[in-house]
Parts: sequence; C-alpha cells; structure tokens
Amino acid sequence: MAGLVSPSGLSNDLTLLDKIDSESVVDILDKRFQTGSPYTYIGEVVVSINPYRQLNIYGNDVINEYRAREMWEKQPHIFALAESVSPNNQGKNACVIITGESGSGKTEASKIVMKYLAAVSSQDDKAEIERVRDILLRTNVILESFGNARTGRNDNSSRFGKYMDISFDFKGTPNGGNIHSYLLEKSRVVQRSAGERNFHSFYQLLAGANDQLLTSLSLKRSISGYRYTKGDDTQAMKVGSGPGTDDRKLFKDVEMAMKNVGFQDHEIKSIWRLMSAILHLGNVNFHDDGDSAAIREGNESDLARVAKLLDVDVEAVKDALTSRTVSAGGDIISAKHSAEKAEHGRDGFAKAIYERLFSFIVGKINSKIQVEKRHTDCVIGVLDIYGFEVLGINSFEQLCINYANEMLQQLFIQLVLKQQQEEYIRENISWVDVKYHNNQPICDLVEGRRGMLALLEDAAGGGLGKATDDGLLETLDSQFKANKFYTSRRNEPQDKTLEHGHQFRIRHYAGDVTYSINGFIDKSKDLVFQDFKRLLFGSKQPAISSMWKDGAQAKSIVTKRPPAAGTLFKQSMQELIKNLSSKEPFYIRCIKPNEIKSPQRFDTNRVAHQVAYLGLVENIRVRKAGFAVRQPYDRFLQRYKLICKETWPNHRLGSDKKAVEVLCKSMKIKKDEDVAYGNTKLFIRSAKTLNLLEARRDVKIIDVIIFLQKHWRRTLAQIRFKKMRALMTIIEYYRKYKLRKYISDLEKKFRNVRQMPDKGKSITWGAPPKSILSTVDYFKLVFRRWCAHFVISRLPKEEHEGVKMRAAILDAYVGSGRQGWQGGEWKTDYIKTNPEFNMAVSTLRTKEKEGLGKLLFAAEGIKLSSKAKGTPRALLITDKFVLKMDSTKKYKVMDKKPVSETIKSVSVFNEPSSKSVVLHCEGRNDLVMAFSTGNPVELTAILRYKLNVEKINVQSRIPITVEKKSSSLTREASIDQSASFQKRGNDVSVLD
Ligand SMILES: Nc1ncnc2c1ncn2[C@@H]1O[C@H](COP(=O)(O)OP(=O)(O)OP(=O)(O)O)[C@@H](O)[C@H]1O
Repeated sequence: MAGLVSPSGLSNDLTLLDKIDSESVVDILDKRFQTGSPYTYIGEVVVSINPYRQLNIYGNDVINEYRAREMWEKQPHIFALAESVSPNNQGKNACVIITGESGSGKTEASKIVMKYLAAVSSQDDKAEIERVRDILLRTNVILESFGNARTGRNDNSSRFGKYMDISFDFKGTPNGGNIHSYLLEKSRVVQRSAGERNFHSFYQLLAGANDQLLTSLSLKRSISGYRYTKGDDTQAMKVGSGPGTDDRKLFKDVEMAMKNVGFQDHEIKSIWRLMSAILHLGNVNFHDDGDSAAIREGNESDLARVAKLLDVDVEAVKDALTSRTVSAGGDIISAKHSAEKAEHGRDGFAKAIYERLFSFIVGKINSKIQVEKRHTDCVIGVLDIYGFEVLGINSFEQLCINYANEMLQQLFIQLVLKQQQEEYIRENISWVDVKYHNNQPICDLVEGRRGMLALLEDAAGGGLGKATDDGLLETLDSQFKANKFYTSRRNEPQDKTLEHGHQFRIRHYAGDVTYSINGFIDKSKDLVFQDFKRLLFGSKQPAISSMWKDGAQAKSIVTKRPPAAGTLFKQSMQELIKNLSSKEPFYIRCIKPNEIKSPQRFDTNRVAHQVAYLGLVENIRVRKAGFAVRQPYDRFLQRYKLICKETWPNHRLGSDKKAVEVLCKSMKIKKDEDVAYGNTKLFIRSAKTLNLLEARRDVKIIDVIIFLQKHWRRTLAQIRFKKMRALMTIIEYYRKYKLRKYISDLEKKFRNVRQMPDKGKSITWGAPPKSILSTVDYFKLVFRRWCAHFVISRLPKEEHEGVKMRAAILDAYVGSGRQGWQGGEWKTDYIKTNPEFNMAVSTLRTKEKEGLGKLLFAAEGIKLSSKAKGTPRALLITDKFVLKMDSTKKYKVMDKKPVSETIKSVSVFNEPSSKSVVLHCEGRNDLVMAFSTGNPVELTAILRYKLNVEKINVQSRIPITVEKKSSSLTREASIDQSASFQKRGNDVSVLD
C-alpha cells in the first residue's frame, strides 16, 4: 500500500485521517519526525517536518524511483512534488511555494526541488545547457553567502525572500532563469541581536581571503576589529569558526562559483572592495564639533581606507558623511549633520552599499541566465520566502514579512479552493461550498487604499504633518479604530499587555503580533542621501559606479522622493502574487519541530502553533470537503483493476470510466454516496472506501504474484528449453559437420590409394569422431582386407587357404613372443612321410562306416600320460573326429571322439621353437602332445579356421588337467631334438 501508508503504518495523506483536528495532525507529524520520514501530503501539498538530521533519501537512486510516477504512488517526498511540476510531466507553467518559519527547512526544500529538476531534465550535453544548469545550481552558494546569516533560530537563515523562475525549452531542458530577491534584511549589516552574526559574506572574506588580498583591501584577519562584525559571543564569532560553517572553505567556494557563473575579475574585486569599505566605514566615528559633526580623531585612516576602496576622493566621503547638500530656490547649500545624525547616515550608507551590492549580484546572475521568451516552453518558479515572524520586538520588517505571509496564505486558500472548484466544474461534479478563514480583511488592513502602508507612505513623505513614530501611531489608531484585526492601548485602554504610545497589535491569521512603532518612519523612508549616491556614482570602479546610476543627477536638481520602503515592498508582493497566480501552484509547508535544532525533540505546542497558522487543518478540511481523493480513471484502473475479474487483466468495457464503474459496483461501492464519477476522474469521498479497495488489492495481489510467478517460471522454462533445443541442434549440426568432414577428409586421403606404392598403408587415419569409432574400425578392417586382397591375389591359388588361416590366428600371435609363427610350410598332414601311418589311416577310412570325415591334421609325437611319462602317439583330426592312435602298435586307434564335443580351446608356448600343444577338452583330461612331426601353430590355425575353436592361448606356463589332476606345464628346450616330459614338483615340464 505504498500510496496510502508509510512502512510504519502512518497515513501518507492527512486527508485520510478519520479525525481531522490539530491533535491528530500533530500526532502524525510527531511520528513522522521520530521515524525519519519527514514528508506527508494534504492532496498535492507536501507537509515537511524538519528532520534536523541527514537522511538517506535524496540520492540519485531515490530520484529514479520517483521518475514518471504519480504523487500518491510512492512514499510522500518533495521529489514526488518536483516530478509533478517538472516539464516532463505537465509542460505547464508551475510554481512551488515553500513557506514556513525560520529554520523550518524552506531553503533545503528548495534545493531538493532544484536537485530533482536538474537530475530529471533532459540530458542534453550541449555546453550551453550544461552552463545554465551549472549556474542555476551554483547560485545558491553565492546567494547564501551574501543573503544568509546565523540567527538565533537558524545557523543559515535566509535573510531575504527568493523567487527563482527556471525556464525550460520544448525538450524539457533548463535553458535559463531569473531570480527575484525580496526585502533583504539590510539592517543586519549594522546591528543584530545577541549571538547572531552579520551576513556570512563578511566572515568568509575575513577568514578565507589570502594575505595578499587582505592587505590589498587594508583588512586585518580579525572579526573583533570591525564594529559591524564584532559580536558578543567571541567563541562563535572567531574567524572561520561560526557554528555549522567553514567560512574559509566557503569563501573559496563562493569565489569559484562567481567565476563559474561569469563574474569578471574586476567585478569580483569590486565586490571585495565594497565589503571591505563597509567594514572600515563602520569604524568611522563622529563627535560634535560645535553644532556640526566631525570625524573622531584617529578615524581618519579608516576614512581614507573607505575612500581608497570605493575609489573616490577622501574629502568627498568626509563631506557626504558629515553634511548634506540641499537645493532650495535654486541655491545649493550644505547642511551640516550632528554627530548622531552623521552616525545614522553612516549606518544608512553601509546598509545601502550592501543592499545595492546584493542587487548587483542578483542582477549579474540574472544577466548570465536570462533567456528569450520565444525559446521558453514552460517556466517553473520556486519561492523560498521567510515565514511568519514573531520576535521579542517586532518592527517594520516583521510587519512586511507577516504581511507577505498573509498574502501567500490568502493566495493559498484561494488557489486551493479555486483549483478544486475548477476541477469540480471541469469534471461535472456538484460543488460543495466550504467555509474557510479569509485573510483578505488583514491584507486590506495593511495594503488597502487607506491601509497601514499607505499611511506610512504619507508619513514618510511628511504628508501626515507629524512625521514622527508617535504621530504615526496616533493616525493608525484613529484610522483603524473600528477594525477588529487592529488594536492598541489607545483603542483598548483595558488591554494592559500593550504599551501606551508605541505598540499596536495585529490579529494575523497565524496569531496576534504586537509591533513597536519605533523606527517605522525611518525604516519606511529608507533614506540614502543623494550625496552618497553621487559619491559612489563618481567611483572610478566601473562596477561600483554602475550600482549607483541614480547618483548621476546634478546637485541643483531637486530629487523626487522615492516611494517608501513599505510601498515598494507592497508593489513587489503584488507583482509576485500576480506572477504566482498565473501558474499552477504547488505547496511545501515546512514545520520546525523544536527551537534547539534537535533531531529528537518534538515540541508539541510549537508544532501545534505552526499547524494552526499554516492553516493545515483548514487545508485538510477544504481538500476533504466533498471528496478526499481523486484519481484519473486510467491511474485508478492501473492500481485496482486486479480486484475485479471484468477489469483484470484488461477490460473490454468501452471506456476506462465504464470499467471503473463496474469495478466499484463489484465492490459494492455506492455511486454518489461513496464515489462520484467525473469526466476523467473518480472522486472518492472518504478514506474508508480507499481502505476497502486497498485491503482487497492486498489480498488479490498475492494471487497476481503467484500468477505472474507461474507465468514467469513457465516463460523461463520455455526459454531454457528453447536454448537447450537450439544447443542440441547446434551440437547435432556440428557433429554431422565433423563427421562429414572426417569422412570427406578420409575420402580425399584414400582417393588415389590404388596408385600408391604401399596401397595407402602409410596414410594416417586421424582421430575419428566418437560416434563413428566402431564404423571407422570397420573401415580399417575393410581396408586391411582390401590390402590383404592385394597381397593374396599375388600368391598362387593353392596358397590362399594357408594365408587365410594365418590371418585367422593373427590376433592370438601378434606380440606373443612367438616370432616367425607364420613362416614355414604348413603341410596339413604329416602322414605321407610315414608310410605305415599313411597305410593305417587308409585302412581306417575304409573300415569306418559312418565316414571318418575330411582329414584336417595328422601328426605324431609323444603324449603326456600319468607320472609325466611321454607315450608315443599319433593325432588325427578330421572335420568330424579327433582320434588318438598308438604309433607303437601299428597305429591302433586308442580314442575317437566327435571333434565338436572334444576341443574347447588350445594352448601353445610362446617360444618359437616349441613343438608342444595342449588341447583342452571339457570334462576330460587335456591332451598334451609334443610333436615330432607336425606344426603346433598350424594346428591352432586349423582348429580356429576350420573347426571354430576360437580360444588360442599363447603363454609360458600352461594350466593342464591330466589324470584328473590340475597342474602346470612349462617348457624347456631339448638338447637332442627328441621330446620328453619331466616332473617338476607338482608341475610338468616338456623338453622339446
Ligand atoms: N531535509 C532536511 N534534512 C536535513 N536537515 C534539514 C533538512 N531541512 C532543513 N534541515 C536543517 O535545518 C536547517 C535550517 O533549514 P533551512 O535553512 O532550509 O531553513 P529555512 O526555513 O530556509 O530558514 P530561514 O527562513 O531562516 O532561511 C538546515 O541548515 C539543516 O540543518
């Protein structure tokens, strides 16, 4: 519920409070102050309570959160208001009016607005735009130096009102601006209350100027050395040690800012000259010499310094300070001052120099940022003006300040009501009239045709006859006798709180203020003798001279008295109000939580007082009258459409208004009673309805989150799946490519293989892709066979069989150690060499009824029998039988077994010359023979090639089973060519 309550559960908009009274508002402000969330809304008005501590809520990350957001969407913040006024958002002229008492945070608020506007304005990096943006941000440093001072209430109090217009071009880029200053508190130059300081600029100059500059200005680095900077609080007044300030550093910042803004060196120098001249001027004292004033002894050097710094003649300065030129009936005479009057004149001169210097600085800044109207698309004004002021003694300045606040409050009520009324008319909603405090009678009392300022003007011009403060009070008393907002002791003798003869009281909207009439006429006249004007117009410093153009008149010309200060102030206020009224206003109402700048202390009474005089409760009531909240239909839908199935996720109801009606109906929100449907906005009467919507939204949002999560997960899975599929396709294509490449490379390598002398045996095959390893093995086999074919085809046909047989046992013998196994002649049968054996076999053939089968192998030797004896035997193998014959008994058949049941595997020794062979027979004794005729390798080949006995063992120790006993057969070379067996422990050795 970002829009309605803060994370700590506080109402974000005071109109949403159930109970609208001062206590509830103060209570919310207290909680906001304590929780470090200083902003609250009343509709579009931001109420700000000074946190008096640095909060981490002004960074660029936070700025980004507020971009392109409606005010109510995020937590209350000045950024939200700045976003509303920013040209990107509305493109209309607007103004931000910041009010509140001294120290409530107005200047800080204006800086926050500026920071936001600068950050979000279109980021065009043209040098000119950068320059203007830079100047607008840097002006603060300069204006704060010359216009701010430490007061009892604020260490950095603005002692002038400031209105800054920032112009934006059609792209929303700041391209210029204009600053207006109001009522600089120039009296501060010559006097101030205990513990307060003069304007920062004086201390910054004394602390920050380098020795060379100080010497050129004839200054000492000493605050106590000058009447106008000397204070009663020596610790606080030490150079560079003002609380909360670093004068030395700030001097550099100000100098740099002036240079960046475009002040020329001679202008900056003139500014330091004028500041120094003021300091020296304050040290010039007078005494009465007869009936006229004379410079006090010892002060001539100060006077000389003043003259030098102002670049005028020293005698002329002396004359201007001690006398006055009067033109009467064409004669020009010099009227001498008394010492008192001269001192008065000196202070007036110092104030005037500073005031004109300040105006010069503001004018200079303006000249650097002014922009032609035709290049301006919209203007945003920021007004940071002194708040309502009630001091121990309230004088003319307080009257002006409080009058300005009356005007602004009147404007506020008018504009808020007017805006609301206009909105109701525009939206076609019936209008409810609201009673509110009307400040107009008080404004009239001050500024009316026969109001206080008009009477002051008369008094200042001598029009009232008695141009004394007492006389003025008498006139005011009689003029406003019947005015219920004015009172004095004369008009209400029973009111003992008012002092007779010099106090009057005005009932301001913010509370009663008692003013002292003393000094009113002088301050109102604000007289600077023409002699001073002429003196400084004559300065050889062009910048100084340019500040005093009205000193150009000849002495003989009788100058028309300028309007009184009050009248000028009234005019500038009226102009300001006119300017503000022409723009869409936005308000920041600043509140000061305590008097001691504490980040913890919340002074309930003080805050209640401010809440009252800022008219916040009234403001809430006005805003709430009729409808507490209004929201454009599209925005409303954006937030709440999820709570109604007809509107979620998108409606098809023709218009947003219709969709909102359906949504409200589904929530049983009653038309007219709870809400009203305007042309473009929904008007919600009370917080109850909004809370209902928000509560429903909170419930629904969980469903939406689950729904979104579900979809998002599905989307993620789809994305992953697609990626995987793509990956597989890539892999598949790559594999195919690798395969094709391998095969095509092979094909290229083997293309001319027939013509190669070695028929391609030297070709390297390369590592094949894994998937075709077995295929390539097969290819290799085919290739080998193809090669073999060539070898074989060159041999006579009858040898083919032998070669094939040799090839068949290749795997068993390669690397076996039985070199030369494939060589030699294979005779198949060795009978022919022995006629007796041959005869016996022929006889056998004829005798055997079922047929002996085709003779495959026949050989003689000795057979291992029990006790390791070698018995002469002949071995006959046909494709059907295995026969053992006794070669000592005319080849009598000893044993005859079908060949398939008999031999399971065959073993030979891995030594080339061995003639022994072991036929392993399943379930029977192994047949171990050492041949005298017959080749054991040939026998293994016949067994595998012709009788499918696959297993051929070629080893050095052959496990045997003879006479049902298992042992091992080893081989030893025979010395005499004849074979024999020898017992070796449990094992047997054949000597062959
Ligand atoms: N948003 C803020 N965050 C932190 N401190 C603040 C904030 N606003 C104001 N302050 C503190 O309060 C002091 C006074 O604020 P600021 O000068 O803006 O008051 P002001 O209303 O302009 O006073 P004046 O009318 O005297 O010029 C600041 O110097 C600063 O210490």
